[in-house]
Amino acid sequence: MLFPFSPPSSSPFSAMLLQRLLGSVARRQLPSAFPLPKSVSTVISRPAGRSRLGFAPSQSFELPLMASSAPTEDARRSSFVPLPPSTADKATLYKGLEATLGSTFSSAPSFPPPNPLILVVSGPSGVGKDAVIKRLLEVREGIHFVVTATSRPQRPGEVDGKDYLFVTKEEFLSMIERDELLEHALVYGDYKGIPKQQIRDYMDKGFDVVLRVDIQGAATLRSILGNSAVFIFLVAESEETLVKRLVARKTETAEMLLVRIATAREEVRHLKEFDYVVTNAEGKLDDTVKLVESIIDAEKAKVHRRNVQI
Ligand SMILES: Nc1ncnc2c1ncn2[C@@H]1O[C@H](COP(=O)(O)OP(=O)(O)OP(=O)(O)O)[C@@H](O)[C@H]1O
Repeated sequence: MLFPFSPPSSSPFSAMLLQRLLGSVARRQLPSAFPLPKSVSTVISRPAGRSRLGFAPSQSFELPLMASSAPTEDARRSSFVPLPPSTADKATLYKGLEATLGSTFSSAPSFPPPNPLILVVSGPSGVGKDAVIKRLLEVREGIHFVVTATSRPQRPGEVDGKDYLFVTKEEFLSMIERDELLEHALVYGDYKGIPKQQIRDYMDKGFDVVLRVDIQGAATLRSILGNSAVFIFLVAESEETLVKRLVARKTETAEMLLVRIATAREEVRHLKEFDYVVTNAEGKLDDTVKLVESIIDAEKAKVHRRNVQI
């Protein structure tokens, strides 16, 4: 309820009336979700214990909805504090409002900072997963691309430790044995897997992490991460564009291209298991990345946040 006027501060009776009114409105008419003013704070906390990935639960967060509950000197001295006149200077008016309410205004953040996100980017071979992620990392800070370990040979221009962690088949198998991978799969005859430690390290530092996986990997990650991660499916505007893109890349033989195209036709059926679909249209890489950024921003503004449950 809003009061379009304030009673003249010279009238103790009016000020007292306003005080009473504020108290009774707060107690009787506001829904219980908005307790006032003694209990104007609420505590948001994550469940106790550590997740399977080992993230420490964040500390409880005192969320001030309106004001702190610490009574001011003035309020303690007297139960009745007259409001200063509306013509008073800003500082006096501010202090007067605090005194009348009987509590100081809190400078604590209105809402706790968002949790780091896990972003899973997937889509058919050649759709532009690498290109989109590479550009995203160039334009946005606070994101870490989790470098996938793979036993496939390095392509020209790829950097070990940046694009992929290139390991031998034997090295990859020992990583599986040591339980160092969040998920792994055999893709077109080569192993690919996501190292867990990298995710832990960067999320602990507050980074959002991006995982790049094929559809098979995304399905496995969905079963491991559930709704705690954000799943994005990249598509080209048409099959024709996708094939042209793959052919232009010149990294596959005709047989390999055939397998990738046939697989892409199957993969599109898994679309419904994702949270978002983003079209990476020809020549529109920057638009694609902008949309991905909007998704990240929207996810961070959610009231009901995703918490990593691994
Ligand atoms: N929006 C776009 N417009 C034009 N070309 C693009 C676009 N996005 C990506 N490409 C090009 O398409 C080719 C395939 O992209 P990229 O290698 O990133 O695909 P990918 O999904 O990572 O493939 P794979 O899963 O096989 O590794 C590359 O040559 C890339 O430069």
